[in-house]
Amino acid sequence: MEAVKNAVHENATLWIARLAEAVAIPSVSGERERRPEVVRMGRWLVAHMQRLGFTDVVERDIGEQTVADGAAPLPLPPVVLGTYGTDPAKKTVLVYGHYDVQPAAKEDGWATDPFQLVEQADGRLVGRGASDDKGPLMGWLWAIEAHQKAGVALPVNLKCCFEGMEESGSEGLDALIAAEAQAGGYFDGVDAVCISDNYWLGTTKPCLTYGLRGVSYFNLTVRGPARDLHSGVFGGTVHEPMTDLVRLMSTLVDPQGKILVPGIYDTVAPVTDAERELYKTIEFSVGDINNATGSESALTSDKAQLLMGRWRNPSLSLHGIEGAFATPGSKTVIPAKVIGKFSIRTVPHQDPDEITRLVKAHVAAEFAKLESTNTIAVACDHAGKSWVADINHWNFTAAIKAVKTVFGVTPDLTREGGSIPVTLTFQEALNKNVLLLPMGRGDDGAHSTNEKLDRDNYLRGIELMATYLHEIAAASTA
Ligand SMILES: NCC(=O)N[C@@H](Cc1c[nH]cn1)C(=O)O
Ligand SMILES: [Zn+2]
Ligand SMILES: [Zn+2]
Repeated sequence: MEAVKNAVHENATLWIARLAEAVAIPSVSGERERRPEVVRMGRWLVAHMQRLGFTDVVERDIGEQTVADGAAPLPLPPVVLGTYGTDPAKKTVLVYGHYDVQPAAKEDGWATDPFQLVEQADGRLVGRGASDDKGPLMGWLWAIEAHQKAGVALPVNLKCCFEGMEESGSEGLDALIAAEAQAGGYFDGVDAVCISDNYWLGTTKPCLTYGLRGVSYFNLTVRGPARDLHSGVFGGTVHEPMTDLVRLMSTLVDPQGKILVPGIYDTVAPVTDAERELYKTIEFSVGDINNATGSESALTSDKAQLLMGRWRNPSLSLHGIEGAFATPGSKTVIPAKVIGKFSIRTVPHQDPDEITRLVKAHVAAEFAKLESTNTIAVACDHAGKSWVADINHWNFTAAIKAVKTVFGVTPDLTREGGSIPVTLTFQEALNKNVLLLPMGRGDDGAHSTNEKLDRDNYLRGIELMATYLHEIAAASTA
């Protein structure tokens, strides 16, 4: 491993240059006009995988995206699959990552162009996707390349599954996984799965992650007049869609974060004593939240309450209003149609269909109270279930050993408030253990402005991936 480790660190400049190339491709899956860039990013990965000697590299077509409101259907970006090694004497690890990113614009408050990687003097590599998820995804490829440069054989067979729609609901991927998990399929023979698409809890201590919340994303449309209106001419004479929408959205959650949709907490798994004990040992404090958010806006300073709020309780966030007047200036308009966006992070044992039913019933009841002539429609745009893994598995044991080797500490075992619905899909379709191996830190600002990945996390992250694969090869599966 020493030679591989040296190759990782000696080639730091190369890996960072490659990250810069990838960040410069604005592969925003949620923006229609940028879909070709997502496809371009997939091609960039394919070229590197072919150069590294992957076999069976395919850009798998997964059809078209379902689009609301009669817009033309949009081709889904391909899922990139590749195989590195087919030695039957070695274990086979499947790694997943996503090559699409969240939207980003300088006007949102970025200090620099989000699609130009900037290496700061303090080691921050700033750019959209640096941490979520281009840096970690590419880490697997550079771990292989470091083996090649060191003249060391990869100790496992590796299969890759890289998608370009994770930030927009992973449409089409579940069906592909279900098909490829069958005997003779692409994922046949996989022994364990590893995903690097999350972050340390704080900024100093590595962790391994065994749980994720699910997500149900909603659109609430309020329609009224046939066209936008002058508020001086029509204000005071018509039911205004925005007035109804703001009122409805305010009935969803209170300022303390309590969800107000009746029945939503009914199926949430109760807290056990063992779970309460677990929170005591985790290295985390309200300071980590305040540092990561750049504010003092934490709902509580109680560590266990904060961890439960992030990991094991549902939460509801209001994201935005489509069709609202949102640019600078003072336009006196009454928007004719507005769409409120909100999502609920869900936990064991909440069921997405039941969540949708409860939300629809609540919004309908609240709307009836408004006695408005406007019309509403509530739709769940996409939903994914929560996930919890078995940590008593050689996959986790191997990763714990690898963290100890690379960072010299035993990692905390954490859950995560975000969602990667495909995690549960892999676990159920393949019936194999899935591990989340984060590369970045808790203050990376994924989905936010000035997203970054620290140079040290990137390099030691690649080293960790390589070390983990060696520990997997050495692990007893008994
Ligand atoms: N790094 C994982 C991640 O950011 N996942 C997204 C998934 C998602 C769901 N709907 C839109 N994006 C997350 O927000 O948790
Ligand atoms: Zn991600
Ligand atoms: Zn993300």
